[in-house]
Amino acid sequence: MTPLPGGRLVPPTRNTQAKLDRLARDEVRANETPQHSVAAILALGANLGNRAETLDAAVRDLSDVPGILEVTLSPVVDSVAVKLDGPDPDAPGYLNAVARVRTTLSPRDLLAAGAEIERAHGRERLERWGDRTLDIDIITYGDLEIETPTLTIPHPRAVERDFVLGPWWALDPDAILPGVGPVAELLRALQTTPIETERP
Ligand SMILES: Nc1ncnc2c1ncn2[C@@H]1O[C@H](COP(=O)(O)OP(=O)(O)OP(=O)(O)O)[C@@H](O)[C@H]1O
Ligand SMILES: Nc1nc2c(c(=O)[nH]1)N=C(CO)CN2
Repeated sequence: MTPLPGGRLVPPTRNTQAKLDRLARDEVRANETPQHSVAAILALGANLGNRAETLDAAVRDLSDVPGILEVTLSPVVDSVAVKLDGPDPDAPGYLNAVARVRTTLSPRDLLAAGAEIERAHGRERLERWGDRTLDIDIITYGDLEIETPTLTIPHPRAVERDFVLGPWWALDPDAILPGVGPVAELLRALQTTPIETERP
């Protein structure tokens, strides 16, 4: 409740209360360890250093995490770096891919595992959407939909990223972005030229 001058408390409006309830529910879900393994999609990106080697190593590192049971990598694509003001052909280009994992980790532990692997590969956070040796984002976790201050699933910008949707589609042409729709349709909506990947 919000204190007023004089110390009197006012109850939150119904709208605010609904938001607080949602946040509390999503915080619980973010920390929930699943009873059975869950399929999750992780987006991998690298545009500094030996990008291909880093992606290979990241897959090995993911496989070594207790609680990550299977890791399947999509085809890897080259993509122009997207900066906050749009694509930047002068910035180092990215290698992007997605990894499908099966995991018994909670969403938050999976996020922490990815962050630890990023750190081990020298990831620095100097600017938003800045160049990086390795980025690992959670795109989906089963069909979970949550929004917390530090973890939103599905990843809110996946829908606009051909460098995520393209490799994901190549790995699984029937993939669905929970709460949004088929990846194939989202890719078409982006009206990009077909991503240069071959079905595995
Ligand atoms: N689904 C998610 N996957 C990864 N990080 C997430 C997700 N949702 C929220 N975050 C938060 O975003 C923070 C910033 O992540 P990061 O530095 O990787 O962003 P970015 O890769 O530069 O940008 P973007 O989030 O647009 O991909 C993380 O510390 C994490 O708490
Ligand atoms: N091409 C490309 N551009 C990006 C990427 C990325 O993975 N690939 N990731 C970003 C922040 O996550 C910002 N811009």
